[in-house]
Amino acid sequence: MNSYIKPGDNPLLTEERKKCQFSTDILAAFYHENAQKIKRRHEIYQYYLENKELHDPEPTEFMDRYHRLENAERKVSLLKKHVKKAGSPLGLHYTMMIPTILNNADDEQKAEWLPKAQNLEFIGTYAQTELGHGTNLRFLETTATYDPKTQEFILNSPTTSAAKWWPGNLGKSSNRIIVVARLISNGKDYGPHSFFVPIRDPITHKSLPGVTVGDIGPKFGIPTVDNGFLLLNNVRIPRRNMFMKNAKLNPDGTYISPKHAKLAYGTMVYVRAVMIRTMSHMLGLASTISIRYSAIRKQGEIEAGKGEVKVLEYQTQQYRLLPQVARAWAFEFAGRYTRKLYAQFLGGDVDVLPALHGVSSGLKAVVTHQTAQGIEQCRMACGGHGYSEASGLPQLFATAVAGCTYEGENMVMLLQSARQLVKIASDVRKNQKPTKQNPVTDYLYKTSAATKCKIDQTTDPDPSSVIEAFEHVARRLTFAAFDKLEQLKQRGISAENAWVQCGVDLRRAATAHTRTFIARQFSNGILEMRDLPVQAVLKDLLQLYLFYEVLECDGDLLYDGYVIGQQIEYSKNNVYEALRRLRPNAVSIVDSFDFNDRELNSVLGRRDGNVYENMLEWAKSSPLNKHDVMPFHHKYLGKMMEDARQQSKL
Ligand SMILES: CC(C)(COP(=O)(O)OP(=O)(O)OC[C@H]1O[C@@H](n2cnc3c(N)ncnc32)[C@H](O)[C@@H]1OP(=O)(O)O)[C@@H](O)C(=O)NCCC(=O)NCCSC(=O)/C=C/CC(=O)O
Ligand SMILES: Cc1cc2nc3c(=O)[nH]c(=O)nc-3n(C[C@H](O)[C@H](O)[C@H](O)COP(=O)(O)OP(=O)(O)OC[C@H]3O[C@@H](n4cnc5c(N)ncnc54)[C@H](O)[C@@H]3O)c2cc1C
Repeated sequence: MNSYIKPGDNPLLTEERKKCQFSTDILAAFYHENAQKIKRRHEIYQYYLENKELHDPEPTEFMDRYHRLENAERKVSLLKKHVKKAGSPLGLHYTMMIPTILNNADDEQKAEWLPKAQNLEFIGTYAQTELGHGTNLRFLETTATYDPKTQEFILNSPTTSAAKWWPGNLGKSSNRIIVVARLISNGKDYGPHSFFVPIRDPITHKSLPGVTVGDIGPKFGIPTVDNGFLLLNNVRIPRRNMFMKNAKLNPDGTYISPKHAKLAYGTMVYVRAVMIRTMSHMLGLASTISIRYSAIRKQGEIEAGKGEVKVLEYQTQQYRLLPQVARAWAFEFAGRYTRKLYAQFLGGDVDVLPALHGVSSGLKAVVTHQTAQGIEQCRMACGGHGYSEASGLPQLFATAVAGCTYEGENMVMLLQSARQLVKIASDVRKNQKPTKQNPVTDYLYKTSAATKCKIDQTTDPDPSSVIEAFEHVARRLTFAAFDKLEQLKQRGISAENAWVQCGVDLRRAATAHTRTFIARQFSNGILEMRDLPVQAVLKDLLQLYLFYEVLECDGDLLYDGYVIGQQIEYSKNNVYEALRRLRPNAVSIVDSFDFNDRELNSVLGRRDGNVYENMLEWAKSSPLNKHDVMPFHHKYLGKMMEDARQQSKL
């Protein structure tokens, strides 16, 4: 039932796959939403295998940034002929430039810019963050001052701290970009708005007059992306280069406000909503690599004389890795909800924006943080080889952890989520009912169904008892933070300062609320699966997820006696039981993520499991190994040892 077996695979991996008790094809199609997408994935991979020009000339880990960027641009220009989506030099073009045109351009602008953007006639990015401001958008400094005489905007970076800083692909790749600048017209400052700004000549690619642009230098990771800086010195653009779907500016400079003050922030909400799936995939990649490797890595005897065992046999190894698989599934289901909500917003339902902002803010923070933690856990569970770039895990971590910062720094995002919780707590305290149904927050208007949790020792625990427990904790933390805010204000502290003094409590409430949301989406998501063997695997993954999360927040559950210690013991046993049940299918479950060797980019996680011979090949291909003796050896270490020998003879 495992369709990933092939001749020549490592027999240790084949024996795992032969134990498979479900259809990997059905589970893979469920994860990627349908069998057609799996078929398309396999077609693209097969095309890649057949076209050597698309392959890297050497492992990219051995390349410096210059050659990584050149190699990426080379492959992207080739891929352009064949697939819609392309790699990192176009990352921001697809994830932010095109969505901004879709979200913020009026019909005339869309008709002019969208076909060219989709046809890659230009490359764009989203330049909002400045050297001096990333979170606090209200204080962005770049200005766009309207000149009614020429019907142009004059874009300017008034200070060094106004330099745009960080935008992906800004440094060297992009030539037409979105600049977020303060709209100033008839002497009035209307705050940040988006503008379509050419920064490089479309033919020569040279930076245009008044534009200073470049790469910001090496980063913690993502070396192939040219994150850049940009300074604008009185650069003029036509009035119609202001995105005008929401806010508008008439030729005489009069301003027309948008239907919702935050529609301009729609691109960020879009990326936060869709990046959840990207994080699920990253955690799926890491768990695929580490579980396949753990199934071929033998280390230590459990019983003397009986031979070394696969490290996946150790319960501790299962406890480190299988929850990451469960979380990858949980995040996929949670992401489906936010993408649906975003589609509703893009379809014209502006009223859904506050709910979408609330759920996507908290979800983005929790999911990016747990994804980064999970990848690091997978890396550490692979021992020394996990620390090698051959594993693909260090660079995967460095890429994923950036998500904790970009698209809204996580702490700030959790506090945004808390704003929504506090407003609801205030309504509840005033006995006000919800103005409209919101499945994400309705539980806050209810009191705990029971004063005691129903978690007990059974072989088939009921997810609702755990979700009710999570709701109980999120409710308690939300109202505790709200009551503390009110007490501080009653003592004469301003609302703003009270908010700051409750920041940590608010963050805890938002995290608990988001945990509840994810658990509910996972529990609801698996109900669609009708194939019984696959459903059984998903139920085991759900059980693992839910009770692993119970153990993560056991203090909050025990705090007011809602749960007793015995129930925490039951929860531990439910985790161990889920691990036991999942172990035989572990390799087949990660096979079902359907990540190919190009996506995995990992010697440890190769589908065929032939790790050691390929590890040696990988190491031998290091540029250092082109020399038996390094050309500079005798100039330094060799001379040093020779001098020491001579010295010792004296
Ligand atoms: C932190 C933010 C949200 C603060 O914005 P501000 O205007 O100061 O709003 P307030 O906190 O005062 O809240 C006012 C009001 O507005 C609501 N709101 C805020 N943002 C949104 C939104 N996006 N959609 C809908 N509603 C929103 C908020 O809930 C309040 O409503 P109330 O009813 O409670 O009053 C803001 O400064 C912000 O978003 N900062 C983060 C900046 C950010 O995310 N930057 C990302 C840049 S792009 C990037 O990083 C790209 C990465 C590359 C890649 O993705 O690959
Ligand atoms: C890899 C990467 C790619 C990026 N790509 C882009 C891009 O394409 N386009 C773009 O415009 N930007 C991009 N960014 C920038 C990114 O959006 C910002 O770094 C992010 O919004 C955080 O802003 P900041 O760096 O100024 O940090 P700051 O806002 O200075 O935050 C610093 C610290 O202060 C805390 N803090 C700030 N405000 C508050 C508050 N109100 N309450 C509590 N704590 C607070 C934060 O939580 C954080 O811990 C990218 C960043 C990275 C790392």
